[in-house]
Amino acid sequence: MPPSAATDEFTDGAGDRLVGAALGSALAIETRGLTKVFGAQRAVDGIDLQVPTGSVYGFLGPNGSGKTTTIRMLLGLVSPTDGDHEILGHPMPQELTTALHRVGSLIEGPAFHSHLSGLANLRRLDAADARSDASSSERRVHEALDRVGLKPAANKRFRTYSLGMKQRLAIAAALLAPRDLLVLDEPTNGLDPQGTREVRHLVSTLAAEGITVLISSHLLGEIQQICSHVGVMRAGQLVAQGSIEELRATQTAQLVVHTPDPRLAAEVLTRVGVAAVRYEDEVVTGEPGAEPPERISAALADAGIRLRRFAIDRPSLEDLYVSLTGEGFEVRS
Ligand SMILES: Nc1ncnc2c1ncn2[C@@H]1O[C@H](COP(=O)(O)OP(=O)(O)OP(=O)(O)O)[C@@H](O)[C@H]1O
Repeated sequence: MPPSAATDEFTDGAGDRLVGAALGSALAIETRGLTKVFGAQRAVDGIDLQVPTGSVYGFLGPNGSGKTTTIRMLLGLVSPTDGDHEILGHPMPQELTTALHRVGSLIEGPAFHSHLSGLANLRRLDAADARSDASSSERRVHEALDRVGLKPAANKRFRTYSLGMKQRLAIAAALLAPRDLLVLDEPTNGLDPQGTREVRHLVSTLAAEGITVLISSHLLGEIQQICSHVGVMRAGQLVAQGSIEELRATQTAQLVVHTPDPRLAAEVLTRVGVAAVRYEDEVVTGEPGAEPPERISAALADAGIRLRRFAIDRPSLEDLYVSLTGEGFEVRS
């Protein structure tokens, strides 16, 4: 799907999560032609990112496709070569300080001390924040641990934490101040299935509280079930963007008929309006479009065609991701 088509459809079908948009800008993140060139390489090539307020936006793409560079530009950590963007309605970098005040992020992850407890680590990070009010530090730190489900492990040393717990502590660090937007760069990278589940569950909980989340990954299967929206990067370009439902709807359904009467079946299918009908051996395929399956199957039955299999397959989101990026995917649950 061309990016412009995705953009046109984008706000129409954004779904329930757009409720939060009424509170402010409909887009928590918006970029126009955002570009970063390193030497001769266009690492990010004119992307128009649109992250609706209240969404969980899966920012997908193979390693090296430009996700981290984009995120670094979004957060003002590296200057764009071209283009502009807004975060929470604030133009960047002009209103960087105001915008980032409400943004939590996890890029390289904070440096935790392995011999200190999770609690002690968060206390140190909170104390290092010049904006934080020392008198309410204890409340903030305990609330952050509670939100990520680490209260029971608060006094255990960081080095004894599982991978999932370590990542949840990193997210707790991003939640020491109130946030409207969380930007998480590959938070499930390197995690075992249990850790991945923990992070997914935490992101869902935070989203349910109304925080917009941009979460990047090179594995669709790891984050698909928690995302309301997806943007797909390939070689620096945003090659698809929209709500999960919109992207699914772009997938063409395929009719597959197994029959010992393929030639006749192909004729009947063409007659009832199935497009792109082909047959090989005993398998006939075509695009049913809006034709109801019951009408197609009735026409085949009326013509006396013997059916071994009749199915309408809709390619999955994984199929779309693979076709857009050429990437395989791993499903972890
Ligand atoms: N500071 C830099 N100098 C030169 N090239 C860079 C720099 N940072 C990134 N790149 C290049 O830009 C491209 C995009 O990298 P980026 O890290 O944004 O991709 P990514 O999608 O986040 O992948 P990964 O998940 O592997 O980090 C890569 O080819 C990378 O080598």
